[in-house]
Amino acid sequence: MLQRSGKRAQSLLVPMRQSSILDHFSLTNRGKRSKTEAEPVLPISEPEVSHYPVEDTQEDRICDLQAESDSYLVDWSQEPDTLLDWEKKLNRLLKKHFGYPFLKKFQKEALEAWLNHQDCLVLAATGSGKSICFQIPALLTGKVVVVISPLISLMHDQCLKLAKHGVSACFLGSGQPDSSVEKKAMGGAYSIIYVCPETVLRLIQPLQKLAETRGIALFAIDEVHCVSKWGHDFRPDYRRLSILRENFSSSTLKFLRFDVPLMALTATATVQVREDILKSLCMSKETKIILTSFFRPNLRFSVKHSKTTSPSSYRKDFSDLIDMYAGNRRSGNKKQTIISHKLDSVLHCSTDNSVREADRKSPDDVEESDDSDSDRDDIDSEEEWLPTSSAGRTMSVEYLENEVDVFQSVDDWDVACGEFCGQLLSEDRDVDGSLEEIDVLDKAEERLKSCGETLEQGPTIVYVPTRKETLSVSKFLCQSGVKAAAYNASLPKSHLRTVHKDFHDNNVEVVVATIAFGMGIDKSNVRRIIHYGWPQSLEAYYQEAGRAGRDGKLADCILFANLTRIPSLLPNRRSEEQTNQAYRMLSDCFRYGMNTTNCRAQKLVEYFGETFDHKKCFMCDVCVKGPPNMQNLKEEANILMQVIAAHHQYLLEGLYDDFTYGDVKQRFREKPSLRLFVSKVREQSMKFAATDMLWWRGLTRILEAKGYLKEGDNRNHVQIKFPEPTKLGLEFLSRNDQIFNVCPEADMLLSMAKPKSYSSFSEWGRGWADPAIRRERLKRRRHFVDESRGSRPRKGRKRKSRKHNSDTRTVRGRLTAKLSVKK
Ligand SMILES: Nc1ncnc2c1ncn2[C@@H]1O[C@H](COP(=O)(O)OP(=O)(O)OP(=O)(O)O)[C@@H](O)[C@H]1O
Ligand SMILES: [Mg+2]
Repeated sequence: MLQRSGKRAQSLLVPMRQSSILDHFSLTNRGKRSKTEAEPVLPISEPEVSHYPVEDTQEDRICDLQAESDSYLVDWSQEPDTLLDWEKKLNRLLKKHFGYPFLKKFQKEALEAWLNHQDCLVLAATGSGKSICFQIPALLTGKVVVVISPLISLMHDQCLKLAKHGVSACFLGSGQPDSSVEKKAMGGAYSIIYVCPETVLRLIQPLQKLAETRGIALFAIDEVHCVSKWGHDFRPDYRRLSILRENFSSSTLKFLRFDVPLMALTATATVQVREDILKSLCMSKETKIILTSFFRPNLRFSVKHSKTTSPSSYRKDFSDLIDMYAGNRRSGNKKQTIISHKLDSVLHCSTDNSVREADRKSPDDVEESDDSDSDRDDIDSEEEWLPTSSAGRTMSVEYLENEVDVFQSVDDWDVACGEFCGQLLSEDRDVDGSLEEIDVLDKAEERLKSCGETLEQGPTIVYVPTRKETLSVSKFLCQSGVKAAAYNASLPKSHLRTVHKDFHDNNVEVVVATIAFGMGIDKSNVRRIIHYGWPQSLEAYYQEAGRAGRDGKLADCILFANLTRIPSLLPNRRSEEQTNQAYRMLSDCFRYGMNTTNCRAQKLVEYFGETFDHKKCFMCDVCVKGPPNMQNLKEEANILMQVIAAHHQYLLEGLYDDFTYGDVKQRFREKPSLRLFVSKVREQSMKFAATDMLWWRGLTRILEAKGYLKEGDNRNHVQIKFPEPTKLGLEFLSRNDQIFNVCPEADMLLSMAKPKSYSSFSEWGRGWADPAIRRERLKRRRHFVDESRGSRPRKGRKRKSRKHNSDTRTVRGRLTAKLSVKK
C-alpha cells in the first residue's frame, strides 16, 4: 500500500491525463483479456444470463461468466463512427436491459465523465435514477463495477433488481449469508459488486488483483453524503474511502493507464457537505460535478401537530390510513392476524416490558390522555437528551443499519473545506438547467394546478424515531386491520428479509421503520411517507420522503410532530463539534415544521442550496391553506426586546437592581434564558401575566429571523435559548414605529387556538426548599398582592388567590382575543 497523503497531494497537483473513449475500453496489460482485443465483438450482444445470487460455485462457471460479460464489449476501435453515436448504442443497451428508451441528461453526463476517466460527483433528487450511472459501465465494458453502499437492505434490493435485469451482481459483508460469494466476486464472477465501506477497506489487495484480471471500470460511492460529518448520516468508515484513490491509481498499479475513476452519488448534500466529500475522498481537481434539481413536483408535503407518543395519538393520526386499508375488510381479516403473529414473535425479541404492556392493550381500551398542556414551557428539554456514549462498540455492518448505535469516530476531525465547489457548481448548474428538465417540472406544475390530482391507493412507510415505536405502531396498525410490519436493525435478519420482500410484492401495506429502511429503497408506487415524530435533520427527512412517488404520480409526505415541544437529539456518540452540528440540523428541521408562510417544497430545495424557480408547489399544506393573517405584534415585541435589552445593559454596566433580582441575581447574570425574560415580561405587565411560553417562543424565533435577537450562548440550540439583542434589535427598540406585522408561526397558532394560560402557581413549588429563593418569592408576592389589592384590608389567603386568578383570567381573555387568528 501507498503512503497516503504525500502521494495523493502530488497527484492532486498533476492534471489528470485526458484520453479518448477507446482508452477506456482497451484492456491494457491484461493478458487474459487479449482474446477480446483480438476478436472484436458485436456492439450489443445477447443479455448476460447469470443471476443473483450465482448458484454455480465452479471455476468454470466463473470463466463462462467472464466470457459472457466480454460479449457486451462494444468494440469502438472497429467502428470509428460509433465514437460519435455511442449514446445510441448505449440507449439500445439501456432499453434491452432496463426497458428505458433513453438516458436522462444527468445520466448521460455522468457516463461522459466516466468515459473521460474523470471523477464525478452526481447530485440528483431521490428516485431520479442515479444507479444507472454506475451500472451501465459494467455492461459496456465487461469490467467490474464496485459499488460502496451503506445499508444491507439497499445492497440486497439493488442486487435483486439487477438479477431481474439479467446482470450478475452480489453484495459482500456480514449480511451476505453465503461465505463463498466473496471469493467468487474477487475471482471476477460478478459484473457489479456491492460492498459496505468496512468490507472494501479489508479487500483492497484482492480488488487490486481483480483490477489486473477482469478489470475494475469504476468505484461508485453511493449515498456519499455519509462521508461528511456535516451531513445527516455520517459513517466514519466512509471517510476512509480515500484509500481507493491511493490504491487504484495508475502510479500505484502499473498495469493501469488511468486511475480507476470514482463516481460519488447522493440526493441530499448541502453545499458544505459537497465540499467535504470532494476533499475527504481525495477526488480529482477535474471532478465533474453534476447537479440537477432536488425538486420533486409530485410530492405533497404537510406538517401536522401530534403528540405521537401513545396509542391514543395513533388512533387519531392513523384513522385515515386505517379507513383506507382496513375499511373494506373489517369483517374478515385473516391476513392481518398472520402478520400480527409474525410481529408477536418479533416482540419476544424486545426486552422492553413497557412496550409489551402498551402493545397488549387494544387501541380501543386506551383512554385519550392529552397531556400536551404539560409540554408547554418546556424550553430546556433539549438538555435532557445530551448524547450518551456507546464507547467500546466497534463498527460493524450491523451497526451500519443501527440508527442510534452508530459509532462516530472523530479521527480526522478538522478537515478544511474543499476548493472545488463554488465555481464548478454554478457552472454546472447552468448546464443542468436544461429545457428538457424545466419542461418536466412545468408540466407537473400545470397538471397539479389544473386538475388537483387525487391520491391513488398504494403502500405506505411510517418512519418513527425509535425501534420501540416501530413495534408499538405496527402492532397498533395490525390490530386495526392493516397489513403492517415493523422494520428496525435489531430485528432478526430473516424477519427483515421477509418484510422487505413482502413490501416489494405488495403483501404488506404499511412498513413501520426506523431509518434502517431508508436510503435507496426503490419501490415505485409508495403513495405515502409518514414521519411520526421529529426527524433529526432536513437531509434525513428529504431522503426518506424521497421514497414516495417514484413513479411520478402524486404522493403524500406527512410529518406528524409535537409542535409544542422542542425536539431533542437521539442519543449517539458525538464530539462537542458534532453535537453542535447535530443541533444546527435539528434546528433547521424544527423551523421547517414551524414555518407557516413559505411553500414547503421551496423550503426543502432551498435548504440544499438550490434556487427555487417555481413560485410554489401549489399543493403543500402552506400553499393550500395560505399563510395565517398578519398580526401587529409591536407591543409584544417591544416589551420582550426591552426586557432583554435592559438585562444586557445592566449586565454591561453592572447595575443590577437588588429588589428586582434579589439573591438570585448571580444565577441570572450567568444564564439569562428566554424563560427568565418571559417571566420578567409577565411580572412587568399585567396584560401579559398569564401568557403562554409557547407563544413567546414563536415570537423570539421571529425576532431572531429578523436579526433583532441572537443566541447569547456559544452553542447551537434547536431554538434560541439565551437571547441577546443585536445592534439591529436595539435600533428597532429606539424606533417609534407603531407597526410590527408578522405571521404567527405554528406554535403561536397552536397556543392561540388552545389557550393555556401561564400561572405563577405552576412554578411555585420549584426551588421552594431553598430559603433564599423562598424569601425572595414571598417578598415579590407580597409586593404584587399589595399592589393589586390597593388600600383594601388584607383578607384570607383563599380570597387573595381568587382575586389574582380573576385578574389573570381577564388579562388572559383580553390577550387571547387580541391574538386569535382572524378566520
Ligand atoms: N433513464 C431512465 N428512464 C426512465 N426511468 C429511469 C431511468 N433511469 C432510472 N429510472 C427509474 O428511476 C427509478 C429510481 O432509480 P434509482 O433507484 O437509481 O434512483 P436514485 O436516484 O438512486 O434514488 P435514491 O436517491 O433514492 O437512491 C428506477 O426504478 C427506474 O425505474
Ligand atoms: Mg440510489
